[in-house]
Amino acid sequence: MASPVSQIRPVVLSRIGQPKLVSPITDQNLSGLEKSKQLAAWTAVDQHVKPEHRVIGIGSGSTVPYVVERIVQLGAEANQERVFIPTGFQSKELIVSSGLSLGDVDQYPTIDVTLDGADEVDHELNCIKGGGACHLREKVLAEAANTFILVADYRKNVEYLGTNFTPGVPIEVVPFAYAKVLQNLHHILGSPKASLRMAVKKAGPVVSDNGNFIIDAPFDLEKMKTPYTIMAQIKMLTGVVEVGVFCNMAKAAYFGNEDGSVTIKWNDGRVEQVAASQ
Ligand SMILES: O=C(CO)[C@H](O)[C@H](O)COP(=O)(O)O
Repeated sequence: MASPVSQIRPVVLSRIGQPKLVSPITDQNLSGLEKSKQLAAWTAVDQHVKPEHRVIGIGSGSTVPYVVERIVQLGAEANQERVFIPTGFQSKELIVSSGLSLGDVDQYPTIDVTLDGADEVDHELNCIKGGGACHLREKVLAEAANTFILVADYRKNVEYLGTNFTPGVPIEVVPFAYAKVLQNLHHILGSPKASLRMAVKKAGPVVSDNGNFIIDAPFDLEKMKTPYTIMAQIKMLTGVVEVGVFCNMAKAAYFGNEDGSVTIKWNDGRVEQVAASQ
């Protein structure tokens, strides 16, 4: 049976029966911020998607469409032997509507490279993810990848997590346990403002692609200076499925800047500033 996604937007087949690749970005009149996302994404694809790569993880958010845009530009021949693994509904639709081959992590538990966005990245490449409620699948694909690469605009490049991204740490919880997890966050872990994420065009809470609820838990900057500790403490709460703090996972983070350059932070502490990919 066809997947619901392919029913929404069928892949266009060319005359020889091969899927025709379609760029997900149609409007190239990009604002400064969008341009910086595109610069980061294109440079990361150019440096980390190698001709021999066959299994590629595609993250979620507003920067990742530019990753797919650049992959599509590599052409049908470069992509014909490849399979692309999504981190949720959005990236699944992105892959299918671009004419790329879709796979899943249960078929491909080892991924050559995963490229994903971030809500914030610190000086050690720890990051907050889950602004789009996809962090459970994103963490699975980050862990499955031989190389995990972050792509973001300049606003996400910070010394310590929680500097610009203030809603807090996204936490996916099973619905049954949300009130107890909130109580523990308020009274035990020191996040008195932790709250259930509410939907915008639906009454009630945001429900993740996995059928779970999301809690956003802000912590003071001092606590966010030790992200692994706070991540581990939250993960130990019964009912928590996954925490949107990723530690020691990324090999590099690419940040598009307003001046058209890209800052690359590596996991060995190197920081490079390069001209953007054309
Ligand atoms: O973690 C995420 C979704 O859960 C995204 O990767 C993150 O929110 C991406 O941000 P942007 O839209 O700026 O690319």
